[in-house]
Amino acid sequence: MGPRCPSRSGHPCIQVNRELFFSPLESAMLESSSRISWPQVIVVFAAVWGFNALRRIFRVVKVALTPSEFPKLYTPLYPFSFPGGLFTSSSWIDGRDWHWVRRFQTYRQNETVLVVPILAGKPALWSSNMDIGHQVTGGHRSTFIKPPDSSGALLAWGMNITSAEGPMWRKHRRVVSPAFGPELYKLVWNKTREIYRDMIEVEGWKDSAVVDIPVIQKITAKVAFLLISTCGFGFPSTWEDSPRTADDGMPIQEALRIVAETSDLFMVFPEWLRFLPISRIREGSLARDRLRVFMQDQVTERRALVVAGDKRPDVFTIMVKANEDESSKYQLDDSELIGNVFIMLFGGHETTANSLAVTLGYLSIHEEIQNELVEQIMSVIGPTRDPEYDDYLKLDKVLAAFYEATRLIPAGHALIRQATEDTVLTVQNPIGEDGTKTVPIPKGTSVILDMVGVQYNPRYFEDPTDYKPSRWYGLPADSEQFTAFSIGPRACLGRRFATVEATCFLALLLRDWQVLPDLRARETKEAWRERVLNDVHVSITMKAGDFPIKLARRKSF
Ligand code: HEM
Repeated sequence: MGPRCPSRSGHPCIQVNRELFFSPLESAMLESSSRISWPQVIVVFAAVWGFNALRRIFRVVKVALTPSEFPKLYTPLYPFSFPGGLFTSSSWIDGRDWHWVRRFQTYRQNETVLVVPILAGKPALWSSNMDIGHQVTGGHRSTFIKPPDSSGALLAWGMNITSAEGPMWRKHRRVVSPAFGPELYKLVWNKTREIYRDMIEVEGWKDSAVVDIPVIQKITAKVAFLLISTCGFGFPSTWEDSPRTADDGMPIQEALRIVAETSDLFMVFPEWLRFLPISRIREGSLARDRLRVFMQDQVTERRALVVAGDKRPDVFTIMVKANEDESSKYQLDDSELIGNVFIMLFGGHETTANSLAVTLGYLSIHEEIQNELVEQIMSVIGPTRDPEYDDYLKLDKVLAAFYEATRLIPAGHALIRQATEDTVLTVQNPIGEDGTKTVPIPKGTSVILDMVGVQYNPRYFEDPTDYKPSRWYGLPADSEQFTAFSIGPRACLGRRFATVEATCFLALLLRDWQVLPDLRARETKEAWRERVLNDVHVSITMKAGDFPIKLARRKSF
């Protein structure tokens, strides 16, 4: 029991560390006494809670009464913040996947809506219009930035190109972008070919007529991981799992794999989570510690190699070289170099793996499209020749199949931006009407470019729900007409990395195998699509839930 209260109440007292628990306002309310009783604490909390509730009601009413150019959507909690982001959407709440679940309703009236949370979070504009997208992702001349809290979770390994803004972003871009050139893409292509062969061998599919793959995501995640590991980090890796060292130490490839697999966990939850007695978290922490030390040594080692004239084309080595070539004003420090190597793992692994998995999912229920692709594959590389990087641009139908699946389930599902000053947006009139209007946007307003909304917007796509790779046949390489990698100066730096990998892998796989859905008894392909490809989950990326597929060896060419 605590000391007796000096007031006449005689209740036991507690000591309150005001700075720790209370805001300045709450501290002021406690100013008169440093020793208070439980009933007094409850009264103070009730008062503070009541005050905050009133303030929130006032704010919501104010937004409700203020005329807006955009329809207002009221929701209990803001879907992308705490605690709204903990939920998935249901009839009573809009959770973190709300833009997927309500994709056919949200923009019926207008391509942009004002989302107004009632209980927690701030109002924000959500848009499915690419013209607005161009204005908010417009680079250094834009009055919109990525708000720092939207990518804070990516900073665990150091400042990086994805999280940086303004002059800092330009400094990172100067060092990181030289790595993304033809030498890297050739390496990605050749490694994909090697990994495909390795996979067939190690998985024991070489002499199989039919292969059942219980979870296709496990295969595509491994492909994407090995590509980032070898071409991004420059760590030689094979399909065979790395053996543990004699002292049961964690090999570096294994550490990287665990970090990749637990990245979501560590991005969503704070660092103290590592002390929880949960094996996956402990293993993740161990892997992170192992990699931290290793990467620090690696920077020194790569620097020495670069000075000695080493010409390895992996991203890490080229980045270290570009950094050495910079004047000291523009050089990145070691933690920034490491931050940028890791951003490939966080930005490029899950995204590519999931897009590749859903491409196989869509192809499995569209035999006629597979046949079209196989016809192109045969005419470009024939039945036996190894595909070369020079074939990449000729396999446009294969790339189109990947694009179209990435459109329907866009891994990069929401681009979050914030106005840095009072500004305006030029807003197109509704579909079918010419002209635009100018809408004032106050400083601090969040604008979210909803990639699901954009990819299902009938302004841009006829029959937007149909899987139609032919929309993209013959599209010039890296055209911004395909928007799921974003557009403008902050568009995806790894776009060609991902598309080269996907095109090579799909060309090899489709040449050898017919991809089939694992249908339930009496299930139609449409029902399969509804059950499997509609089961979409949102965490950092957007992805389809795990699903099986079958491969049947092609009999004749
Ligand atoms: C299908 C695969 C991928 C998709 C759909 C995708 C999508 C995106 C999107 C939408 C953005 C813009 C994010 C924003 O502005 O908020 C982005 C940025 C970025 N992506 Fe990707 N990405 C993919 C693969 C990759 C790969 C393989 C890498 C690296 C190897 C990569 C590296 C990056 C980087 C570094 C940025 C930040 C660029 C900057 O801010 O200057 N991505 N990606």
